[in-house]
Amino acid sequence: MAKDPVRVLVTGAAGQIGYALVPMIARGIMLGADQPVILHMLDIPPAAEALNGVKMELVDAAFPLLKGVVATTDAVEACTGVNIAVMVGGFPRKEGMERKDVMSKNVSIYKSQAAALEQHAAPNCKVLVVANPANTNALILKEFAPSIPAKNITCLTRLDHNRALGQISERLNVPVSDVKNVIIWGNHSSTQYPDVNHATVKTPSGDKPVRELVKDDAWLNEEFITTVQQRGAAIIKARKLSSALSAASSACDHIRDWVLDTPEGTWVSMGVYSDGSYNVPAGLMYSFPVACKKGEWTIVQGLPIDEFSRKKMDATAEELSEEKSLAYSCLS
Ligand SMILES: NC(=O)c1ccc[n+]([C@@H]2O[C@H](COP(=O)([O-])OP(=O)(O)OC[C@H]3O[C@@H](n4cnc5c(N)ncnc54)[C@H](O)[C@@H]3O)[C@@H](O)[C@H]2O)c1
Ligand SMILES: O=C(O)C[C@H](O)C(=O)O
Repeated sequence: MAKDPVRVLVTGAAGQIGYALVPMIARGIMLGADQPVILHMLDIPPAAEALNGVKMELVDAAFPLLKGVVATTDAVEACTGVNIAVMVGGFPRKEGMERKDVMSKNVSIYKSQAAALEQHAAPNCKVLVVANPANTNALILKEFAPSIPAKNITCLTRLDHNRALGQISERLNVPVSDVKNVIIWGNHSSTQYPDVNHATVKTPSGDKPVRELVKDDAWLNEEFITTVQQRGAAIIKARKLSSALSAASSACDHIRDWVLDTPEGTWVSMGVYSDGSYNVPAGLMYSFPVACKKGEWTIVQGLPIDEFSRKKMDATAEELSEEKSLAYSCLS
């Protein structure tokens, strides 16, 4: 029997990530090749005509899984009945800006959209915040939508996770699909800590630690980390626009694994509401290693943390605490 359609909201759908993301969702890349979808697309009035153009292209592409499209500038209409909300709408960082520079513009958007989601989304709606500052926007959304369970609100660090996999794959000249269990700790910013201490590569003689295969701790502890931390800025410098296709693809990976499970023995990175695991202060939206089963993520526990990692995990937590205070001061 055919499945009922799932309603997926994409905010900022007339923007660059939106343009890459909506066809991926309509093709089944996010929720599976047998899952019909109804797309809800929200943007602001100045982008209404462009949004309508995206809707026209979705119709023209004749996607078999796409059972309907709502394109609107009304947040209530956009949020009504949605099962999954991918929050991309906002103002992107431009060359020379840090993510905090876009804070005040974006947190107020997330405060008001929190209310629309809380009141109108389907029960148990899963939320992924992509727009920067992603962790802090997600935290504000959580704080201003108290009836949505905290575990349903997440932010995107899967792009950073995938970037880390990509760097290891290139360095070792192995397929990226053979590399697993990197971790992004903390903020989706230049203080994030990409950690390879538990990462492995599939080899003919079994899974081997990345450190053993790379045999260059200096590279892993310095250049690898800064390359991943600065990748967003490098893309902006090269394209004069922030990453879009990789962001859209990672957003699909994030939701797919959350809804359809992570493979056994594999974890991924997600920004989630901290419960104090790994001595990360509770109450921050912090990226952890998570495994997903039956639509629920859990933080992977018990990984040994060395002194080098501890310092980096604390530094990115510190930045998130500062962002949280700054966000509240922007809202007051
Ligand atoms: N977390 C990540 O890994 C990651 C990666 C790449 C980009 N980003 C962030 O994603 C966001 C979108 O990037 P983009 O390149 O698509 O930007 P973009 O400017 O091309 O698109 C953003 C869209 O949001 C719309 N928008 C603005 N305010 C809105 C509101 N209140 N409600 C609904 N829509 C609204 C704009 O009109 C625009 O169409 C940016 O904040 C960017 O920094 C995050
Ligand atoms: O770095 C940015 O501002 C864009 C985005 O968050 C990215 O990581 O590519």
